[in-house]
Amino acid sequence: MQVPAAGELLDRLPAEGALSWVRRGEGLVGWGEAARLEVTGPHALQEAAAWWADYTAELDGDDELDVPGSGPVLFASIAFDPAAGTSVFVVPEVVLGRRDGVAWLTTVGGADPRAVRLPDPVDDGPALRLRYADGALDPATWCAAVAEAVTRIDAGALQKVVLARDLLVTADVPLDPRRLLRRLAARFPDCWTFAVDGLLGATPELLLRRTGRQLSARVLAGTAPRGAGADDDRLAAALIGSAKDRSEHALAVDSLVRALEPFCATLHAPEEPELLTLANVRHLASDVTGTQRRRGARAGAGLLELVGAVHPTAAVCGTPTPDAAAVITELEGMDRGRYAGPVGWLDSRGDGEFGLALRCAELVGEDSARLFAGCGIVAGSDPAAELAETQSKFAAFQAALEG
Ligand SMILES: C=C(O[C@H]1C=CC=C(C(=O)O)[C@@H]1O)C(=O)O
Repeated sequence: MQVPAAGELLDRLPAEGALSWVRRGEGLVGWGEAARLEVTGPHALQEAAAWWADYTAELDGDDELDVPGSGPVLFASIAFDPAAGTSVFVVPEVVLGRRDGVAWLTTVGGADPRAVRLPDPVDDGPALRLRYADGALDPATWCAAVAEAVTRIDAGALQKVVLARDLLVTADVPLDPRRLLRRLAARFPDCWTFAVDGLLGATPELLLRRTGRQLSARVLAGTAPRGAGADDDRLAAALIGSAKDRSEHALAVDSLVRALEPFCATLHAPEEPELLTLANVRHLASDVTGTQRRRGARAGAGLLELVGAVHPTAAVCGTPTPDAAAVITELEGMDRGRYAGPVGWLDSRGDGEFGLALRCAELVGEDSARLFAGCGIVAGSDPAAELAETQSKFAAFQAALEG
């Protein structure tokens, strides 16, 4: 049902069960649970796709707008390793969406959309008192793991591996996801502000969008810190000119392109990356576009199958993928859970968007969270510089906590 403007989507979320995928004020927010699937195992994504197809086949109701995201929607947060970790899929009872300035409301499970009362915006709340603690590895041990990865890369065992670390934070009062999401969206308008089952963040990386047969992705890899004044320009020029960052980036683009090619009639990746400038860091970025095949064995692939085929790219795992995955398990010393996994939404037409769950935190209990940040390690990576990069990346969520 089309609705009047409805204000900022993120202002309309209730305190409990917030679901979100919002960029520049457009996208989807949802709440309530009409259905939920948690799934683990080598066929997790196929199971989820079959479950969603069965679920939507049983639904009736009209979708007068018929645009991507209107009608019933499935929010998803997939484990970094779906074979071992738990992926979560939620069908909200209420979805509020906006696209090209048009807002709509969808209900699933029988509620009359005209009877839905949108929650009022929450205030900014008090400044939090925060206590931080090391996650799985303290900084020195993590730097030693990076040095070990560089040694293995130099020895030719692999070309690239993404190593991450976690940081634990506890606040003096319960954390309110609505305040965190609103601050993330305000500071990172170019990112997708997401929330699914307590995993919250603002990701700059779009793993895959499907609209009809059109596919698109924004691949990121290669990062520099921001500086002040002329220093910032110097850091930007150094990033775009850095052979190390360009090769780290090229591996990430290549991994996506290779995985998508069998599904595509056309596929285009730019020859040169661009700079993506965020409040805390700058990235090398490539926007990849393609068209899904109409004929042949893979022509019928749905978005979850495509996501399963491309994940994990070398933006979050490495090259070659199996070797990098083994090094991550051995050296990182932590369970990534849903960090660095695909996160996003899917509708009943098969349209949807999945980002990578980066610059995020998992809420733990009422007042704590586990923050994540990782870096691509290639030949020539310096452990101290990589540690500083994780600190710049943690700063995205820390700024939301600190208000
Ligand atoms: C793994 C992360 O970032 C990836 C995405 C962009 C740039 C990256 C890099 O330059 O290392 C990483 O590949 C993270 O933010 O936790």
